[in-house]
Amino acid sequence: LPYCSVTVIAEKFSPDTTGDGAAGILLAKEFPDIPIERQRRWFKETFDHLLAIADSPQAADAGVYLSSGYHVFKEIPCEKKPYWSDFVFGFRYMTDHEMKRFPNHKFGQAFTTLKCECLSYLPWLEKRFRAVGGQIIYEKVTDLHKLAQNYDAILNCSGLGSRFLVKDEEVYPVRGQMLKISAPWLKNFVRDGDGLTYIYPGIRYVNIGGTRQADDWRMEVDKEDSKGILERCCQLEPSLRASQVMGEWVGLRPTRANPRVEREYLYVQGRQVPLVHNYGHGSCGVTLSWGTALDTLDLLRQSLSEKPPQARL
Ligand SMILES: Cc1cc2nc3c(=O)[nH]c(=O)nc-3n(C[C@H](O)[C@H](O)[C@H](O)COP(=O)(O)OP(=O)(O)OC[C@H]3O[C@@H](n4cnc5c(N)ncnc54)[C@H](O)[C@@H]3O)c2cc1C
Ligand SMILES: O=C([O-])CC(=O)C(=O)O
Repeated sequence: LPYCSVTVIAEKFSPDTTGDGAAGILLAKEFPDIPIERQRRWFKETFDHLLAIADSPQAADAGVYLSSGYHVFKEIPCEKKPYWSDFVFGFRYMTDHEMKRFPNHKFGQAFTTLKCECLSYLPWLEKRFRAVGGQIIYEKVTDLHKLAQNYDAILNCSGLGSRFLVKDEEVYPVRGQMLKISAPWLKNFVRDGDGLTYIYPGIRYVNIGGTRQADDWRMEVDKEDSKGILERCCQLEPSLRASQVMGEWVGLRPTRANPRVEREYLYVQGRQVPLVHNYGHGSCGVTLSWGTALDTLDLLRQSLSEKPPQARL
């Protein structure tokens, strides 16, 4: 959207957002009420966008790179071939020979996807944003109508904050705890299909996890959770027993049955101000980031084209 000035207002920026701790692996779950074609587009657009970065000299600074590994299941899943399998590289079912490494699992998928480490990616994006004149404000927003007095359009990307900011009780936390491990010999990711055990080798350390505790707002590290994570991960990848824990991290996934990517208007002092929502990505916020952002932009364009002339950007 050229010829507009953009201000990002947030209470917290990198390294203090949920994304900063996320593993950043591109791997999606299917949302029940969003047309599958839309979900495919969200995934593909994000994958292609991040792949172009991974293939460029910017890859190291942006923290985006290809990552190969295994997704193993104790029971054969209903969906053996997920919708995103067309977009990652080399998706296939694991062979019996490969499955012998996972004696507690019956089925597996092998593929190469992308990993986008937000601890690098967010500051990289922020630098690019500032370089083209973007404004950054550290502030908690409590009233969108008040905000709308000073802006021509608002994009609401406040994640779990939307529970309070737009009083959306459908968005709730799913607590996730992870450990940062030093195990530089590990190169392939391994994820258990139940989402409670995963090992993601990264640039600085290996992320191992996890927990999925719905409606749990605790941001403190739970030592019992850490113990459980280590035990489960060592079972899946026994070489981890020789590794060292470098850190622990907790994040709250901004979860909703379906992400909210939709538009409405605020009515302020006789003006109709477009408001476009883009939140509630749960455990797929990195995976669907670019695709949902492009949809958000499209929705904003639609609103602007409908708007009365005096309030145009
Ligand atoms: C353990 C764990 C592992 C994960 N791994 C992956 C993964 O491998 N792949 C993947 O795709 N996703 C993963 N995720 C999910 C991912 O982190 C989230 O989906 C993503 O961070 C959501 O991004 P967001 O920008 O919507 O929300 P957030 O990252 O939470 O950012 C919300 C922003 O809004 C601001 N804000 C909120 N309310 C207000 C307000 N009132 N005023 C001003 N600012 C406000 C906050 O300060 C913050 O800057 C993981 C999450 C966890 C917890
Ligand atoms: O589930 C995973 O593999 C990683 C992730 O997205 C999460 O923990 O939210």
